[in-house]
Amino acid sequence: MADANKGYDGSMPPGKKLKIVFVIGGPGSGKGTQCSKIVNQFGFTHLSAGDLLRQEAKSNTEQGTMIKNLMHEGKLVSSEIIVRLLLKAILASGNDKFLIDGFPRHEENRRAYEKIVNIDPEFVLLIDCSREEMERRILHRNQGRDDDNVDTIRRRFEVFQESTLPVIQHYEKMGKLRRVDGNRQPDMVFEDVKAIFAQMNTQGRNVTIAQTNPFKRWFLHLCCGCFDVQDGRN
Ligand SMILES: Nc1ncnc2c1ncn2[C@@H]1O[C@H](COP(=O)(O)OP(=O)(O)OP(=O)(O)O)[C@@H](O)[C@H]1O
Ligand SMILES: Nc1ccn([C@@H]2O[C@H](COP(=O)(O)O)[C@@H](O)[C@H]2O)c(=O)n1
Ligand SMILES: [Mg+2]
Repeated sequence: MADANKGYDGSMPPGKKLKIVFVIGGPGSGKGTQCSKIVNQFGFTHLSAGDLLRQEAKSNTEQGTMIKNLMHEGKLVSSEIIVRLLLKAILASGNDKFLIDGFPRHEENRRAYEKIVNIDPEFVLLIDCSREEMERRILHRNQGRDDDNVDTIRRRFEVFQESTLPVIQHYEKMGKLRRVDGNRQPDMVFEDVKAIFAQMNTQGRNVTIAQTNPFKRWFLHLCCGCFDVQDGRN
């Protein structure tokens, strides 16, 4: 963990306000596709939990191998690992608005995020899509993903049904869920997504990393090496 904060270049100014939007949906629902469009139009940084894990899985370490095996089976990786990777990427980016794609996947992810990062998402974008359509898309994706095979896809669908549904219900109760119909063509889906982002209230719910309490700052310090979250410097 010594180099966990290696990428951070010190460019995040002190007290910078951060905006977080979670993007969730079943496997192949079009999260990555819509995130690219949101990045182009609204200047967010796209952090895909799956991509961060795929990157980590390439490392020739015990943890890398463990992640690779879990992903191959369509199972979920420990929340602590994924939250730490997300936090590292947030701190390294220098941007102040983030799309976190494929997270939270289950209640444990959500609780770990709340404990460690504790920046309320502005809202949670849910891309709704039928299972048949998602399966068709994944089997035609051709990106060489180790988990895009019939057996793993089945397991990923099960995990989505069993584990992600409670997270969706949680945010729905909080009035934070924004649902779009993802069964249509990408540009049509984006029309609805665009309207949601255009409406985003820029006031109010943002917090700064420096505003997190001392215990959380200490935890962030442990997670991210020598980063001082109080003044935003190494
Ligand atoms: N609205 C759409 N209509 C048809 N094809 C789409 C649509 N959105 C995305 N696709 C295609 O479907 C495939 C899956 O899309 P994408 O990678 O964006 O999904 P995802 O939700 O990020 O999937 P995963 O959870 O597996 O990462 C890609 O090949 C993409 O080009
Ligand atoms: N919060 C998460 C997100 C992803 N995973 C693992 O990565 C796989 C691929 O995720 P995509 O979002 O790129 O489809 C997923 O099947 C999990 O194995 C995770 O554990 N936790
Ligand atoms: Mg994706």
